[in-house]
Amino acid sequence: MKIDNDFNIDAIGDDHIGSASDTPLRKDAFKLSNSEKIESIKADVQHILETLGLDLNDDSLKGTPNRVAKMFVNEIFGGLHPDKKPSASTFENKYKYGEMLVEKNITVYSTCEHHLLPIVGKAHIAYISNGSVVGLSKMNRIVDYYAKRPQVQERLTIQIVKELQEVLGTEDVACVIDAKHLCVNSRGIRDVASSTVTSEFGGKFKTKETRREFLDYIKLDTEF
Ligand SMILES: Nc1nc2c(ncn2[C@@H]2O[C@H](COP(=O)(O)OP(=O)(O)OP(=O)(O)O)[C@@H](O)[C@H]2O)c(=O)[nH]1
Ligand SMILES: [Zn+2]
Repeated sequence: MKIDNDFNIDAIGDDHIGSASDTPLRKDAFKLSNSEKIESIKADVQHILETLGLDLNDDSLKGTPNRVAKMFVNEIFGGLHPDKKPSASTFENKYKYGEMLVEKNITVYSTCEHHLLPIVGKAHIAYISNGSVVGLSKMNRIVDYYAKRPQVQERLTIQIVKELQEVLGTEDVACVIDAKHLCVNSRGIRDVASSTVTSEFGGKFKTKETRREFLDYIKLDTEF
């Protein structure tokens, strides 16, 4: 199986693979099929619910272990499998468009890897073409793919930029994410007002002027 660069197979430990900006995966991450994973997780969720004292014979609860297992494997953690990586078609920049392109307010639904609670927010992406352009929707798809993993916001931001740099063949890519972490908003410190902003600026976006232009376009006035 082809392992993408975000699933670097340089071992950094005995039982997992990856480098700092990679999602830490075990070496046997792809040993089980999706249906085998669902069966196994279903039993685990059942165990958790029963340990909490819930009666799984109840009509409303009896399907929950299966629902949660399917949701983990196929939906909220569906971006753990490299087969799910969107193919990002690029085109020649025939129009000779030389300015920055900004795709803003991309919806982010991810999951905090510390508490497995939702991260909800917006991503804003910019790039300057080096000869190719990418289909607009592919940027939204790339965000969604990396968001569908247990994440920390810093890693998600870097992974999006690295992927687009590779697709577009240029360093000139930037991403800002502004998101709410339910682990901060709904439990623990329970601060409903706060959100987290992360950014990654590559190539020309490291210069003050270009970075400023991008930040002016997005204005960070996002409502969730
Ligand atoms: N840097 C970073 N931290 C995160 C992210 N998501 C959640 N966290 C933090 O991860 C930390 C985990 O800290 P712990 O002390 O192990 O967990 P905890 O006891 O539940 O902490 P509290 O949330 O403060 O109750 C918390 O401070 C979270 O706010 C993220 O995307 N990036
Ligand atoms: Zn959390």
